[in-house]
Amino acid sequence: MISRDEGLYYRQTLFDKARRIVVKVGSAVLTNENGLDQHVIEHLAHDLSFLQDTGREVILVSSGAVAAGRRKMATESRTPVSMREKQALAAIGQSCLMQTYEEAFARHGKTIAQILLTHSDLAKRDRYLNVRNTLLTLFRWHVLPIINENDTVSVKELRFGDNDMLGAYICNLIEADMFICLTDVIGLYTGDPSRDPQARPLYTVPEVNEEIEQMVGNVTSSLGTGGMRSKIKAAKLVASGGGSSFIGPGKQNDILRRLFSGELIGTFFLPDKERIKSRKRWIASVLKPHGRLLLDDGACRALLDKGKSLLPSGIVSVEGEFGVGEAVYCTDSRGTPIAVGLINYGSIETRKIMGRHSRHIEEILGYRDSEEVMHRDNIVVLHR
Ligand SMILES: Nc1ncnc2c1ncn2[C@@H]1O[C@H](COP(=O)(O)OP(=O)(O)O)[C@@H](O)[C@H]1O
Ligand SMILES: N[C@@H](CCC(=O)OP(=O)(O)O)C(=O)O
Repeated sequence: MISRDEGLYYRQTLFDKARRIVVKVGSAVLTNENGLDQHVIEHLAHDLSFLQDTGREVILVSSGAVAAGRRKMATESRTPVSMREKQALAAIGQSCLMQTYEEAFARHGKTIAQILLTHSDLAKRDRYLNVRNTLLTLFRWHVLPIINENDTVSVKELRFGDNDMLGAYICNLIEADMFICLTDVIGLYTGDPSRDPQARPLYTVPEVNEEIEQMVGNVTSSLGTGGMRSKIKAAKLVASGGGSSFIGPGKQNDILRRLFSGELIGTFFLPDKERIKSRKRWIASVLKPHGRLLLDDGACRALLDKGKSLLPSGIVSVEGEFGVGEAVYCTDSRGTPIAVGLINYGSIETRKIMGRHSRHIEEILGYRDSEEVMHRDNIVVLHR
């Protein structure tokens, strides 16, 4: 635990130091009963322009396409729609959303850019680097990127899930100092405020641990997707990359200016002390592991205590099908994941060489790409 004063000190220092910032704004903030909330978008454009004018590099991750599409097609926000219909509503709403942003930012003399992403755009290293290069070029040109999930082409299994996680991935992609998540509540409460009248807001979260995770329910607003649970998960990911996060009320006027000038609003999440390297972060956070390797105790110790590569001799069994270069979990003898890493052999080959010394790889497979099944540079130990 840290004292209230310490928390406030960190908060102010980190807001002052933040040069590269990702702001995520949720559907419930961006819409009202008439459709897109022009007033909120006006204020957002004003605030984000102010941040850019102070020399900061800013990205907006904006939800609201489905909600805007619903309003345009006069579909009630609580009427359930199928995934297909949601995708069609996103296609309708996304252009309304961008048109509104274009007009709002133009009033501040700002140029914006639209980037629509799917999970595979960040899971494939070359695409990931292209996204990064585009964002850095836009920064150089002082253009403000506005990112949303490309809902129309995202299939269920390969979705980011929600824009809170997309925002966190973007933070790690560009090594942002801060993730600001604007939503329809004033911050994180000790319980879901829509159900628990005793719930009180928290100002500082030093670490997203089990106690914090238990405070959030699975509830979302009528328009939201991820709820507070995904915001916490996003804050945890950002913290692991060395960034801080903020969750606060998006409908309040001048919220960003007020935050940066030291007003005590919302919940602030401190960064983790240890910053994982960018490539390892990509492995741990973006890739979806395809299979599992069960390791013996010696191999577990080599990975956990000594940071060594994984050799075939330490593998006891292989679960699932995967190809060369894919992400695979390493588990201990009880099946608990201890690490995730990129594998040098496909599942068929790994089954053939497991339990054997590396010098036998060539005689078993007829070739030897590498003596390790996973190189230590490609292994990320999972904190338990
Ligand atoms: N502990 C908590 N503190 C604050 N809000 C919570 C908590 N647990 C659940 N929630 C719910 O999370 C909602 C915000 O998430 P969501 O609807 O996904 O918003 P957005 O559209 O901004 O992403 C709140 O309206 C609130 O009902
Ligand atoms: N991509 C979707 C947003 C999905 C989402 O995460 O919504 P929210 O929980 O409101 O941030 C859209 O633009 O409607």
